[in-house]
Amino acid sequence: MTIANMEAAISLRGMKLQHERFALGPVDCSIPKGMVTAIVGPNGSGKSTLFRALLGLEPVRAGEIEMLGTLLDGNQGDQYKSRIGFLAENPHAHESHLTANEKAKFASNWYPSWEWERYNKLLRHFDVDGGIKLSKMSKGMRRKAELSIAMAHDPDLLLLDEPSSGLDPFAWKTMLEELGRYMEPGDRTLVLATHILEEIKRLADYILFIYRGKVLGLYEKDRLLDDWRTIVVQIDYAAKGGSEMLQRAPGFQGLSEAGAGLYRLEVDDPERGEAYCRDNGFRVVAVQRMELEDILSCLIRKEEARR
Ligand SMILES: Nc1ncnc2c1ncn2[C@@H]1O[C@H](COP(=O)(O)OP(=O)(O)OP(=O)(O)O)[C@@H](O)[C@H]1O
Repeated sequence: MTIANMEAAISLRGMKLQHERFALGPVDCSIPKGMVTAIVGPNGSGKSTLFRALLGLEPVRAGEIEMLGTLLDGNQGDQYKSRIGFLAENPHAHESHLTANEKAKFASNWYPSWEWERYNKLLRHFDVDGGIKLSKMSKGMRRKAELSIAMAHDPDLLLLDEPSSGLDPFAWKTMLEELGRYMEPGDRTLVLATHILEEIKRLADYILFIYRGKVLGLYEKDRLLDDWRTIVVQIDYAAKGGSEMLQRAPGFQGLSEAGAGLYRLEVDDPERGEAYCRDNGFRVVAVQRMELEDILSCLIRKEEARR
Protein backbone atom coordinates (compact mmCIF):
# COMPACT_ATOMS: atom_id res chain seq x y z
CA MET A 1 0.00 0.00 0.00
CA THR A 2 1.35 3.45 -0.85
CA ILE A 3 1.25 6.42 1.54
CA ALA A 4 -1.37 8.04 -0.67
CA ASN A 5 -4.01 5.37 -0.02
CA MET A 6 -3.32 4.80 3.68
CA GLU A 7 -5.63 6.24 6.31
CA ALA A 8 -4.11 9.43 7.73
CA ALA A 9 -3.77 10.16 11.45
CA ILE A 10 -2.63 13.69 10.64
CA SER A 11 -3.28 15.64 7.45
CA LEU A 12 -1.64 18.95 6.64
CA ARG A 13 -2.94 20.79 3.61
CA GLY A 14 -1.07 23.90 2.57
CA MET A 15 -0.45 24.65 6.27
CA LYS A 16 1.62 27.79 6.86
CA LEU A 17 2.67 29.68 9.93
CA GLN A 18 4.94 32.61 10.45
CA HIS A 19 7.15 33.88 13.26
CA GLU A 20 9.18 37.05 13.07
CA ARG A 21 12.26 35.26 11.72
CA PHE A 22 10.94 31.85 10.80
CA ALA A 23 8.30 30.53 8.43
CA LEU A 24 6.96 26.99 8.45
CA GLY A 25 5.31 25.65 5.32
CA PRO A 26 3.40 25.42 3.18
CA VAL A 27 3.27 21.85 4.46
CA ASP A 28 1.29 19.24 2.53
CA CYS A 29 1.53 15.75 3.91
CA SER A 30 -0.43 12.91 5.47
CA ILE A 31 1.05 11.00 8.37
CA PRO A 32 -0.24 7.43 8.18
CA LYS A 33 -2.29 5.88 10.96
CA GLY A 34 -0.97 2.77 12.69
CA MET A 35 2.64 3.61 11.83
CA VAL A 36 5.71 5.22 13.34
CA THR A 37 6.85 8.38 11.58
CA ALA A 38 10.15 10.02 12.49
CA ILE A 39 10.49 13.74 11.85
CA VAL A 40 14.09 14.38 10.93
CA GLY A 41 15.86 17.65 10.24
CA PRO A 42 18.71 19.88 11.38
CA ASN A 43 18.42 22.14 14.45
CA GLY A 44 15.96 24.95 13.94
CA SER A 45 14.21 23.33 10.97
CA GLY A 46 10.78 23.57 12.62
CA LYS A 47 10.12 20.16 14.17
CA SER A 48 9.01 21.48 17.58
CA THR A 49 7.07 24.28 15.92
CA LEU A 50 5.23 21.69 13.84
CA PHE A 51 4.33 19.71 16.98
CA ARG A 52 2.98 22.85 18.62
CA ALA A 53 0.89 23.59 15.52
CA LEU A 54 -0.58 20.07 15.68
CA LEU A 55 -1.65 20.78 19.25
CA GLY A 56 -3.29 24.06 18.28
CA LEU A 57 -0.61 26.05 20.14
CA GLU A 58 0.61 28.01 17.11
CA PRO A 59 -1.60 30.34 15.07
CA VAL A 60 -1.86 28.92 11.57
CA ARG A 61 -1.78 31.53 8.80
CA ALA A 62 -3.10 29.47 5.94
CA GLY A 63 -4.16 25.94 5.07
CA GLU A 64 -5.60 23.21 7.23
CA ILE A 65 -4.61 20.70 9.90
CA GLU A 66 -6.71 17.62 10.55
CA MET A 67 -5.88 15.54 13.63
CA LEU A 68 -7.52 12.12 14.06
CA GLY A 69 -10.42 13.29 11.88
CA THR A 70 -10.87 16.64 13.66
CA LEU A 71 -10.30 19.76 11.58
CA LEU A 72 -8.44 22.39 13.61
CA ASP A 73 -10.48 25.36 12.45
CA GLY A 74 -10.51 27.27 15.72
CA ASN A 75 -13.85 25.77 16.78
CA GLN A 76 -12.58 22.28 17.51
CA GLY A 77 -12.19 22.72 21.27
CA ASP A 78 -9.77 20.57 23.26
CA GLN A 79 -11.67 17.28 22.98
CA TYR A 80 -9.38 15.86 20.28
CA LYS A 81 -6.37 16.29 22.58
CA SER A 82 -7.72 13.70 25.02
CA ARG A 83 -6.75 11.05 22.43
CA ILE A 84 -3.22 12.43 22.08
CA GLY A 85 -0.15 12.02 24.27
CA PHE A 86 2.54 14.69 23.96
CA LEU A 87 6.06 14.92 25.27
CA ALA A 88 7.54 18.40 24.76
CA GLU A 89 11.22 18.86 23.94
CA ASN A 90 11.81 20.91 27.09
CA PRO A 91 10.17 20.45 30.46
CA HIS A 92 7.76 23.15 31.58
CA ALA A 93 9.38 25.26 34.31
CA HIS A 94 6.03 26.05 35.95
CA GLU A 95 5.53 22.34 36.72
CA SER A 96 8.91 21.85 38.37
CA HIS A 97 7.58 22.30 41.93
CA LEU A 98 5.27 19.28 41.44
CA THR A 99 6.21 15.68 42.07
CA ALA A 100 5.74 13.35 39.09
CA ASN A 101 2.70 11.86 40.85
CA GLU A 102 1.20 15.32 41.39
CA LYS A 103 1.64 16.16 37.74
CA ALA A 104 0.13 12.78 36.87
CA LYS A 105 -2.87 13.51 39.14
CA PHE A 106 -3.42 16.76 37.30
CA ALA A 107 -3.09 15.06 33.89
CA SER A 108 -5.45 12.24 34.92
CA ASN A 109 -8.30 14.76 35.22
CA TRP A 110 -7.85 15.65 31.56
CA TYR A 111 -7.88 12.17 30.09
CA PRO A 112 -10.97 9.92 30.46
CA SER A 113 -8.87 6.86 29.47
CA TRP A 114 -6.19 7.52 32.12
CA GLU A 115 -5.12 4.36 34.00
CA TRP A 116 -3.09 4.59 37.19
CA GLU A 117 -2.05 0.99 36.81
CA ARG A 118 -0.49 1.76 33.41
CA TYR A 119 1.22 4.86 34.81
CA ASN A 120 2.67 2.96 37.77
CA LYS A 121 3.82 0.11 35.54
CA LEU A 122 5.63 2.56 33.26
CA LEU A 123 7.29 4.26 36.25
CA ARG A 124 8.42 0.88 37.58
CA HIS A 125 9.78 -0.18 34.19
CA PHE A 126 11.65 3.13 33.91
CA ASP A 127 12.79 2.84 37.52
CA VAL A 128 11.46 6.25 38.56
CA ASP A 129 10.20 7.27 42.00
CA GLY A 130 7.05 9.28 41.27
CA GLY A 131 7.13 10.88 44.74
CA ILE A 132 10.13 13.06 43.87
CA LYS A 133 9.72 16.66 42.76
CA LEU A 134 10.35 17.12 39.02
CA SER A 135 12.87 19.88 39.85
CA LYS A 136 14.87 17.44 41.99
CA MET A 137 15.02 14.76 39.31
CA SER A 138 17.98 14.33 36.97
CA LYS A 139 17.28 15.26 33.34
CA GLY A 140 16.90 11.62 32.29
CA MET A 141 14.72 10.77 35.33
CA ARG A 142 12.38 13.64 34.56
CA ARG A 143 12.22 12.59 30.90
CA LYS A 144 11.18 9.09 31.94
CA ALA A 145 8.57 10.44 34.36
CA GLU A 146 7.15 12.80 31.70
CA LEU A 147 7.06 9.98 29.13
CA SER A 148 5.15 7.78 31.61
CA ILE A 149 2.62 10.59 32.08
CA ALA A 150 2.30 11.11 28.30
CA MET A 151 1.56 7.41 27.78
CA ALA A 152 -0.63 6.63 30.80
CA HIS A 153 -3.93 7.33 29.02
CA ASP A 154 -3.01 4.96 26.19
CA PRO A 155 -3.47 7.63 23.51
CA ASP A 156 -4.40 6.89 19.89
CA LEU A 157 -1.66 9.27 18.82
CA LEU A 158 1.63 9.82 20.60
CA LEU A 159 3.73 12.87 19.71
CA LEU A 160 7.24 12.77 21.16
CA ASP A 161 9.70 15.61 20.71
CA GLU A 162 13.21 14.18 21.11
CA PRO A 163 12.10 11.59 23.64
CA SER A 164 15.52 10.07 24.27
CA SER A 165 17.20 13.36 25.14
CA GLY A 166 19.09 12.73 28.40
CA LEU A 167 18.36 9.00 28.61
CA ASP A 168 21.15 6.58 29.42
CA PRO A 169 21.51 3.50 27.17
CA PHE A 170 19.49 1.30 29.55
CA ALA A 171 16.65 3.80 29.79
CA TRP A 172 16.80 4.21 26.01
CA LYS A 173 16.33 0.46 25.56
CA THR A 174 13.40 0.53 28.00
CA MET A 175 11.88 3.38 26.04
CA LEU A 176 12.16 1.43 22.77
CA GLU A 177 10.50 -1.57 24.46
CA GLU A 178 7.65 0.56 25.77
CA LEU A 179 7.12 2.26 22.42
CA GLY A 180 7.17 -1.14 20.70
CA ARG A 181 4.52 -2.38 23.17
CA TYR A 182 2.47 0.77 22.64
CA MET A 183 2.40 0.12 18.85
CA GLU A 184 1.52 -3.60 19.19
CA PRO A 185 -2.31 -3.31 18.81
CA GLY A 186 -1.71 -1.93 15.29
CA ASP A 187 -4.06 1.06 15.38
CA ARG A 188 -1.87 3.53 17.28
CA THR A 189 0.23 6.21 15.64
CA LEU A 190 3.57 7.41 16.90
CA VAL A 191 5.26 10.54 15.60
CA LEU A 192 8.64 11.42 17.02
CA ALA A 193 11.20 14.09 16.30
CA THR A 194 14.66 12.70 16.76
CA HIS A 195 18.31 13.16 15.82
CA ILE A 196 19.24 9.61 16.86
CA LEU A 197 19.78 7.57 13.70
CA GLU A 198 19.69 4.26 15.55
CA GLU A 199 16.30 5.20 16.98
CA ILE A 200 14.97 5.97 13.51
CA LYS A 201 16.34 2.73 12.11
CA ARG A 202 14.80 0.67 14.90
CA LEU A 203 11.45 2.40 15.25
CA ALA A 204 10.37 4.30 12.18
CA ASP A 205 8.19 3.06 9.33
CA TYR A 206 8.22 6.48 7.67
CA ILE A 207 10.57 9.45 7.72
CA LEU A 208 9.46 13.02 7.24
CA PHE A 209 12.44 15.18 6.31
CA ILE A 210 12.16 18.84 7.19
CA TYR A 211 14.58 21.69 6.53
CA ARG A 212 14.25 25.42 7.15
CA GLY A 213 10.51 25.09 7.62
CA LYS A 214 9.97 23.10 4.40
CA VAL A 215 9.02 19.45 4.11
CA LEU A 216 11.57 17.79 1.84
CA GLY A 217 9.57 14.57 1.62
CA LEU A 218 7.82 11.74 3.44
CA TYR A 219 9.45 8.41 2.68
CA GLU A 220 8.98 4.79 3.60
CA LYS A 221 12.14 4.06 5.58
CA ASP A 222 12.90 0.57 4.24
CA ARG A 223 12.47 1.66 0.63
CA LEU A 224 14.60 4.72 1.25
CA LEU A 225 17.46 2.70 2.70
CA ASP A 226 17.13 0.05 -0.04
CA ASP A 227 16.82 2.40 -2.98
CA TRP A 228 19.22 5.24 -2.31
CA ARG A 229 22.77 4.38 -3.34
CA THR A 230 26.03 6.11 -4.03
CA ILE A 231 27.67 4.94 -7.24
CA VAL A 232 31.34 5.84 -7.35
CA VAL A 233 32.36 6.24 -10.98
CA GLN A 234 35.58 7.10 -12.75
CA ILE A 235 35.51 9.66 -15.51
CA ASP A 236 38.25 9.71 -18.08
CA TYR A 237 39.91 13.15 -17.85
CA ALA A 238 39.82 13.37 -21.63
CA ALA A 239 36.05 12.79 -21.72
CA LYS A 240 34.03 15.97 -22.18
CA GLY A 241 30.65 16.48 -20.55
CA GLY A 242 30.96 13.43 -18.28
CA SER A 243 29.49 15.08 -15.22
CA GLU A 244 26.59 16.53 -17.25
CA MET A 245 25.87 13.05 -18.54
CA LEU A 246 25.89 11.63 -15.00
CA GLN A 247 23.29 14.21 -14.00
CA ARG A 248 20.92 12.59 -16.48
CA ALA A 249 21.21 9.17 -14.78
CA PRO A 250 17.86 7.54 -13.87
CA GLY A 251 16.90 8.41 -10.29
CA PHE A 252 19.56 11.15 -10.15
CA GLN A 253 19.71 12.85 -6.74
CA GLY A 254 23.18 14.32 -6.46
CA LEU A 255 26.73 14.41 -7.78
CA SER A 256 29.99 15.40 -6.14
CA GLU A 257 33.67 15.10 -6.99
CA ALA A 258 35.69 12.58 -5.02
CA GLY A 259 39.13 13.40 -6.46
CA ALA A 260 41.34 11.83 -9.17
CA GLY A 261 38.58 11.70 -11.76
CA LEU A 262 36.20 9.99 -9.34
CA TYR A 263 32.60 11.13 -8.86
CA ARG A 264 30.03 10.14 -6.29
CA LEU A 265 26.69 9.81 -8.03
CA GLU A 266 23.66 9.58 -5.73
CA VAL A 267 20.56 7.87 -7.14
CA ASP A 268 17.26 6.45 -5.88
CA ASP A 269 16.93 4.01 -8.79
CA PRO A 270 20.06 1.93 -8.25
CA GLU A 271 19.72 -0.79 -10.90
CA ARG A 272 18.88 1.57 -13.73
CA GLY A 273 21.36 4.15 -12.44
CA GLU A 274 24.22 1.66 -12.45
CA ALA A 275 23.24 0.23 -15.84
CA TYR A 276 23.15 3.78 -17.24
CA CYS A 277 26.70 4.43 -16.00
CA ARG A 278 28.06 1.22 -17.54
CA ASP A 279 26.13 1.70 -20.81
CA ASN A 280 27.64 5.17 -21.14
CA GLY A 281 31.20 3.98 -20.67
CA PHE A 282 31.79 5.06 -17.05
CA ARG A 283 33.82 2.71 -14.89
CA VAL A 284 31.77 1.83 -11.79
CA VAL A 285 34.27 1.63 -8.93
CA ALA A 286 31.82 0.95 -6.07
CA VAL A 287 28.13 0.94 -5.24
CA GLN A 288 27.27 1.76 -1.62
CA ARG A 289 24.04 1.99 0.33
CA MET A 290 23.46 5.47 1.73
CA GLU A 291 23.08 6.24 5.42
CA LEU A 292 20.16 8.40 6.52
CA GLU A 293 22.40 11.39 7.26
CA ASP A 294 23.81 11.23 3.71
CA ILE A 295 20.30 11.07 2.25
CA LEU A 296 19.28 14.08 4.34
CA SER A 297 22.42 15.98 3.22
CA CYS A 298 21.61 15.18 -0.38
CA LEU A 299 18.00 16.41 -0.01
CA ILE A 300 19.28 19.58 1.69
CA ARG A 301 21.77 20.27 -1.15
CA LYS A 302 18.94 19.89 -3.67
CA GLU A 303 16.72 22.26 -1.68
CA GLU A 304 19.57 24.79 -1.37
CA ALA A 305 20.19 24.63 -5.14
CA ARG A 306 16.47 25.26 -5.74
CA ARG A 307 16.29 28.33 -3.45
N1 LIG B 1 7.65 31.39 19.50
C1 LIG B 1 8.61 31.65 18.60
N2 LIG B 1 8.77 32.90 18.11
C2 LIG B 1 9.73 33.15 17.19
N3 LIG B 1 10.55 32.22 16.70
C3 LIG B 1 10.45 30.98 17.15
C4 LIG B 1 9.48 30.61 18.12
N4 LIG B 1 9.61 29.28 18.36
C5 LIG B 1 10.62 28.84 17.57
N5 LIG B 1 11.12 29.85 16.85
C6 LIG B 1 12.17 29.76 15.86
O1 LIG B 1 11.63 28.85 14.91
C7 LIG B 1 12.67 28.06 14.34
C8 LIG B 1 12.32 26.62 14.45
O2 LIG B 1 12.48 26.18 15.78
P1 LIG B 1 12.11 24.71 16.24
O3 LIG B 1 12.34 24.67 17.71
O4 LIG B 1 10.75 24.37 15.74
O5 LIG B 1 13.17 23.80 15.47
P2 LIG B 1 13.55 22.27 15.71
O6 LIG B 1 13.60 21.66 14.35
O7 LIG B 1 12.65 21.65 16.70
O8 LIG B 1 15.03 22.41 16.28
P3 LIG B 1 15.90 21.46 17.27
O9 LIG B 1 16.31 20.26 16.45
O10 LIG B 1 17.05 22.33 17.62
O11 LIG B 1 15.04 21.10 18.42
C9 LIG B 1 13.94 28.50 15.03
O12 LIG B 1 14.60 29.38 14.18
C10 LIG B 1 13.46 29.20 16.30
O13 LIG B 1 14.37 30.19 16.69
